[in-house]
Amino acid sequence: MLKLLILDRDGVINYDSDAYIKSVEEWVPLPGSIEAIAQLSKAGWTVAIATNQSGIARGYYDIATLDAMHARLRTLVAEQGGDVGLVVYCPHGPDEGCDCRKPKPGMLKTIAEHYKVPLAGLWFVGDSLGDLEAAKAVDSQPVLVKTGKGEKTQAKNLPVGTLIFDDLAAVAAELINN
Ligand SMILES: O=P(O)(O)OC[C@@H](O)[C@H]1O[C@@H](OP(=O)(O)O)[C@@H](O)[C@@H](O)[C@@H]1O
Ligand SMILES: [Mg+2]
Ligand SMILES: [Zn+2]
Repeated sequence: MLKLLILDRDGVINYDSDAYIKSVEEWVPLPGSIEAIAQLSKAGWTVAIATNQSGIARGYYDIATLDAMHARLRTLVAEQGGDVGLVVYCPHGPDEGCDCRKPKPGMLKTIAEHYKVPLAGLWFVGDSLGDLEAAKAVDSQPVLVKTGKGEKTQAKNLPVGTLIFDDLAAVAAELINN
């Protein structure tokens, strides 16, 4: 079966900001994250992304800018010999009642269906409680990293069974070496 890993974006792959990540210039990879994705990819993993992007609904940036951030991500990973799989984002605001905004699991379902991989036990790596709750809602494996909002999230009431790692590089090392 395909080795699929799903990542949250802000706070896991790149630095997050309470002012949102509004431009390619503000989109800065966290130390080791690009290399981690490339190493996973080269080890046979498919790395997909599920990200809330309410900044679109809020008018802070547009789809073209969001696409440019993801093109930058793909370029950086390709330079390390890896590639990035499906990127799914929720452009809606918190009050729109969509099915894709985390903690709803809609984006995880979309990705799992795309790759025809069961959701049960599938690792989803995030820095926010909503990420972990989305995973739990579909019996996937919630994985918390301490980057981004992760240290704050760690102090909250986490879903039972949540795995905790320092950062994405540590998650990659675990998956590649075990
Ligand atoms: O971590 P992912 O899902 O990749 O993206 C999170 C971002 O969409 C933004 O989500 C916002 O939450 P609200 O959408 O305003 O509740 C805030 O937490 C921002 O700091 C953050 O940059
Ligand atoms: Mg995040
Ligand atoms: Zn949505």
